[in-house]
Amino acid sequence: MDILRVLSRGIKKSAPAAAPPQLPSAGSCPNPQFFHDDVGPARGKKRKRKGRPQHDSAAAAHDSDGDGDGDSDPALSAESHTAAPAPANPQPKPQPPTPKARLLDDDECRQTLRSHRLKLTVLFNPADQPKPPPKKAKKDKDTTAAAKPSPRKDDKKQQIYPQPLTSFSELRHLYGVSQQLAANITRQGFRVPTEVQMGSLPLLLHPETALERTEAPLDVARGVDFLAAAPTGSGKTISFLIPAIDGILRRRGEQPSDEHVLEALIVAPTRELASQIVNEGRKLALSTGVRVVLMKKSLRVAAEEAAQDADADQDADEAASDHGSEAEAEAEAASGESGGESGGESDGPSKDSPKLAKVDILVTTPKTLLNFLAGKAGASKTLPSVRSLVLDEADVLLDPLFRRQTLRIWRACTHADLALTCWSATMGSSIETLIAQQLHKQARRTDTAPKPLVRLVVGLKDLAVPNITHKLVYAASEAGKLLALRQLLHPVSSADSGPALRPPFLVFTQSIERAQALHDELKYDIPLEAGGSARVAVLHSSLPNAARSRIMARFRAGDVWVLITTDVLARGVDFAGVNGVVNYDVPTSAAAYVHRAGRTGRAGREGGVAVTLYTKDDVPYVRSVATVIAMSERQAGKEPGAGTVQQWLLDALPRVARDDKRKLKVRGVEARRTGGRATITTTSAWQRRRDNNKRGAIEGSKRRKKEAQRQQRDGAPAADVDADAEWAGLD
Ligand SMILES: Nc1ncnc2c1ncn2[C@@H]1O[C@H](COP(=O)(O)OP(=O)(O)OP(=O)(O)O)[C@@H](O)[C@H]1O
Repeated sequence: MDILRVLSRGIKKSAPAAAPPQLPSAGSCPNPQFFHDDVGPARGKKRKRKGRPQHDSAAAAHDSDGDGDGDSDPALSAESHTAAPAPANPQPKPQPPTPKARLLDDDECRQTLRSHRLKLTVLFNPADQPKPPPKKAKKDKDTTAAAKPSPRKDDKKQQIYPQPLTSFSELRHLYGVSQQLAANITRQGFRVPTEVQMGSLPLLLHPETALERTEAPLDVARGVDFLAAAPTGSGKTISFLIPAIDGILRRRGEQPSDEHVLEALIVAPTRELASQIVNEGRKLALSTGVRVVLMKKSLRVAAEEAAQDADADQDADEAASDHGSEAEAEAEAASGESGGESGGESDGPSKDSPKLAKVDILVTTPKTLLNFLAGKAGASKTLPSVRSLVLDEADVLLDPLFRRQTLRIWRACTHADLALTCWSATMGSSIETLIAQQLHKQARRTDTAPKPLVRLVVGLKDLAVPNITHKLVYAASEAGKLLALRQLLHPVSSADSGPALRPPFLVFTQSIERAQALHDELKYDIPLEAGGSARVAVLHSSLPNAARSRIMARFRAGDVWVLITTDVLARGVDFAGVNGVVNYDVPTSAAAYVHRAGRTGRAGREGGVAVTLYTKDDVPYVRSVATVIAMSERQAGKEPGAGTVQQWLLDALPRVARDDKRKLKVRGVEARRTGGRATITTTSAWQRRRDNNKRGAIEGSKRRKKEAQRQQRDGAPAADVDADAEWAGLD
């Protein structure tokens, strides 16, 4: 069987544009939750955790009235959390009528949170801070130091047990979310809240209710600042969109007005992710009157002119030097993808559109908004009406790559009650410290007391993607890698080289050049009968924005089966039906691996595969990938030794020095940056050299002939042609 038959399976000749064949990781998943451990009822005592996240019926049966709206009895839910795991495909049982939602008591909260591996920790509590001495001279450093919130050391951090959201119906009954917003959530088909939604929504919507039954000495009257680290595809987007929409509707309820006021600002690192958030937001805000808008160069939003804060740059620099060494620089830096926004266009503010846009929630990439905020001659604009700032993929936004831009945007939000929420699947402790310090600076700037800072961690803190199959495939050379990629598409040899990949899937490369080169190699691999070269596409940040949007739409629609890309699509982008991810070039950090692999197996869907190809050039860097794979397989309940990564391999792979790791994150694998190995081809280096030499010889011979003819014509003696010169530099 050949690639034609694999890729054209289920495709009629007459209908090349038909959707791809059966997608194991597509479709709806009855339970999007990752974890549902059996925990004992005794307070404070831990039972041994079950390894594998169980998609059991107990959690899925939260929708106990079976009407699809997620209605359930929280008490029943609490019982179900402590029950023994149910069989995989249980028959729906007749349920008693749903009693009114009620708050869980402290023990029930603890059990439910533990059973879903939700850990909420207070990173900073203003109540713990010593009172600052009275203000003296401005430059009195000691005074500042005394008032500085020192994030607690890990061992002293206080854990809290707020109400978990056990069903979406509680949003309305316990947390007062509007009927329309609740209906929009139901319309999206969301039945069971994911872990991150369970842990974050009560605290963000109504912190006082969320903490009513616990002993936490937290003053949440002004809300909380919030960090969440939760697995890829676990539903973080609606976790920040619901509170943003709800906050606006609440204030409108208190002071009825038809005006649109920019109240929430969502920052995402790439254009694709920002557009996706806008789409999600619009679905949730349908018929509520809340407008969710994507920032564009022509857009003007309500802003105030402000003089440049002289300390601003210094602050950013300080922050960078404090944390730059530790922060996780993503592979975007390496691939020159930092301009998720750099899509070829200049995004400067347009002067021809004086009208302010009607916006309640603005979604933006850092650069586009900064272009709008940047004023003339050192002045800059502020956004005083923004009360909620959301940093999606916060670790990369606060990474040295984007840090200065992100901090400038943060400083432009001058509302005294600004609430910050930060979201990612990978949040290092250095980022947490940076956020805590910046919150303190912000409080000083706006002359307000800082709010409590709460962190939610879903699952173990180790980096992992537990619900997919991981494969590491060694290839002897670049040409071998290309062969291996083709073999992955070929079911006959799949037994040797890993699982067969079914389209659609994503192929990640290190750089724009390599993505382009791989596309050139693969684009004719799909026969005409199956759709031909239109089935293979490439997307990177050098393409114009319109082309990027078109390719995204075609991939989502299933028209493109193989999408070759760079790390510009590694974060946040949600393609529900993606069956696989191929790391054609090794990701440059463990976090980068998590984000790339997390493009498949979204919202609890099973059947996703992540294959990482590596050659001897990559061996020094494979350890971090292998460690994530081992951790994922452990979390998925695989016996030691039964997974992809054997202990001997982990022991054998070399550890990478800290400096080399940093270099790799910034530059990628050096061997692929320049020279012959930067290109992707099936021709061996020896063959390429021979071809080049041959070509050089032919060209040299032609040149000599011409020279001889010229000499004959002019009557001058022929020049002594250095044969070697023709050979130089061609390879
Ligand atoms: N409660 C839910 N039930 C079912 N599906 C859900 C639920 N919440 C979100 N989803 C779906 O899960 C998918 C992944 O969600 P989302 O993109 O928010 O994940 P994420 O946590 O932000 O991932 P990443 O870390 O990769 O950015 C989306 O298709 C979303 O519609």
